[in-house]
Amino acid sequence: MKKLNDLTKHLLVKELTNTGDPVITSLEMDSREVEKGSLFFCIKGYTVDGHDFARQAEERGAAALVAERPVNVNIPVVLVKDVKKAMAVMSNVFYDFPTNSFQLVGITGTNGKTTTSHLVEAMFRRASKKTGLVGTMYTKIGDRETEAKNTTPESLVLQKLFMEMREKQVEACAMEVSSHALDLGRTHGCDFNTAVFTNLTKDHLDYHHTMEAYKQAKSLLFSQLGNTYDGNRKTAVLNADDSASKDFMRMTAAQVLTYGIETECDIRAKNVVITPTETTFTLTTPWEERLVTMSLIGKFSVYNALAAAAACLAEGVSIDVIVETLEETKGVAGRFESVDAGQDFAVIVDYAHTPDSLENVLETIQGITEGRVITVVGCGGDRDATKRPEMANIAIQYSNHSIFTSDNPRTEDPQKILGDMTTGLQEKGSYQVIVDRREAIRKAVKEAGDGDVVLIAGKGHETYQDVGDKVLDFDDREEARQAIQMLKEL
Ligand SMILES: CC(=O)N[C@H]1[C@@H](OP(=O)(O)OP(=O)(O)OC[C@H]2O[C@@H](n3ccc(=O)[nH]c3=O)[C@H](O)[C@@H]2O)O[C@H](CO)[C@@H](O)[C@@H]1O[C@H](C)C(=O)N[C@@H](C)C(=O)N[C@H](CCC(=O)O)C(=O)O
Ligand SMILES: Nc1ncnc2c1ncn2[C@@H]1O[C@H](COP(=O)(O)OP(=O)(O)OP(=O)(O)O)[C@@H](O)[C@H]1O
Ligand SMILES: N[C@H](CCC[C@H](N)C(=O)O)C(=O)O
Ligand SMILES: [Mg+2]
Repeated sequence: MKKLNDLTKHLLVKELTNTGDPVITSLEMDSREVEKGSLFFCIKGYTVDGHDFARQAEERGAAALVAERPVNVNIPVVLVKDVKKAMAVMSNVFYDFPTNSFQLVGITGTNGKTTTSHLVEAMFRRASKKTGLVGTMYTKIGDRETEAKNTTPESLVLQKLFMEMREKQVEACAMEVSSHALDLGRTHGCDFNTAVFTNLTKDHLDYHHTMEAYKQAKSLLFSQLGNTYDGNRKTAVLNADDSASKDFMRMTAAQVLTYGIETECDIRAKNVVITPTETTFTLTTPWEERLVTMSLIGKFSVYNALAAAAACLAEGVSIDVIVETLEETKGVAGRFESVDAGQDFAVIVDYAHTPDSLENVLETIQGITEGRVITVVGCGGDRDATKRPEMANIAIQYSNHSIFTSDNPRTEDPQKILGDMTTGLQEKGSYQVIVDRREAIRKAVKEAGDGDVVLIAGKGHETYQDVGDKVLDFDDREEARQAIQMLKEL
């Protein structure tokens, strides 16, 4: 049990009003979740200002508040300069620094975080460790999955989750660290042992505005690593083939392990061969060489495999366990996932929703097919609009036919998003626009012939379509299956 003063003594407090030292029973940043005894953090958000809910929090029984400006309540108010930072510190203290109790691997980068974190978790598991996972699809403690709202949760949610992991005797956790989370300080105070960088390409410019700012946010994972030595090895795992790594290498105090395919580095894949059913390569480390055959397809999958292998080597997992895991893995839902309903062409559902990921996936498909490539793709609403024409150009460049359609238009007009995709297309090629994603998938499946490949990109594992104020059930894999079925019944 903690009292307010136990938490505030770790802070630079500007002022304490309505002095008192109440017992704190929970931490909340949403007034609607406040219960008797909660400490409520007033956060100025992008939409509303949490300070405006101070009275509501008090009425619901909050024991105290943390705020950046005076608020009119009768309970203790801790005034600080930066509530988000105070929240990260206080959450860590409230739950007794949970990340000190297990190995924590943080993974950042534009693409490949979810895949790499699953590989790391699988390697830890195979090494007989009790595992945790934090990421886009869910958070996991052992086998128990919980739905995730954000890829990387707010600090108070995260530290609570880590506390539960410690209680469940988790020994090793793989965690996706988004650039938003780094920028907003959601991971402040997390004791990472290993930090992994996958790659940096265009995304999220709606939030970060420039690539430089986006890169700077990603760099925080490395600049905050290894500045103190607590007896545990600290390692930055960096992609030698991505130019951003040079900067991250300079700014980290941690030891560095590099991985790559093209450039001389510590953990390298040589002789990469990609076939429609498997990828093989020679995994070389400073200590030994192993031949790896895995069912993950594509050069980008080799990068994810190398990143995970390097992270786990840094964490003391044996090379045998690492190779066995890579050879056994079936991949992650919605990432290059095949839909097989007995049709004579291939259907691949993939979460590519950035220009780079779309290009990687289409390059991979081109490399393994003799047939035509038909791509169904859209771009999310209320998200980086600069990637829209780029993704459309890439689709056209690598496909025999492209169908542009909706992908979570959210509050935007779907037609406007599609207009952004098709206006100023530089690539000449066959394409059409079908706003309704179900219709688009049916059309693609109808167009496909023996030996062709239909790529349905952008939504991967998602089971919804976010349109206006509605979240409708929608699953690309299910839709593709139904479309194939309908075709068979014709
Ligand atoms: C840009 C961003 O990160 N926004 C996050 C932010 O929302 P916001 O600033 O709009 O919050 P707000 O609605 O203005 O509310 C401000 C404060 O008032 C509080 N409030 C609000 C209403 C009320 O009645 N009472 C009350 O106390 C809210 O709880 C909050 O503390 O704070 C919310 C509460 O934690 C987050 O859910 C929300 O993430 C939204 C869902 C989001 O879409 N975030 C994306 C951009 C994001 O973070 N993505 C990355 C991954 C991206 C990737 O890798 O592809 C991620 O890590 O998920
Ligand atoms: N290493 C990689 N390099 C480039 N593209 C990749 C890489 N790994 C995966 N991809 C592509 O990116 C898509 C998303 O992969 P994944 O979910 O692992 O990334 P993520 O970084 O977690 O994405 P998000 O930020 O949306 O959570 C995949 O479906 C694939 O198309
Ligand atoms: N984490 C990403 C997911 C995008 C997935 C895509 N289907 C979309 O909705 O744009 C985001 O929120 O930007
Ligand atoms: Mg992810």
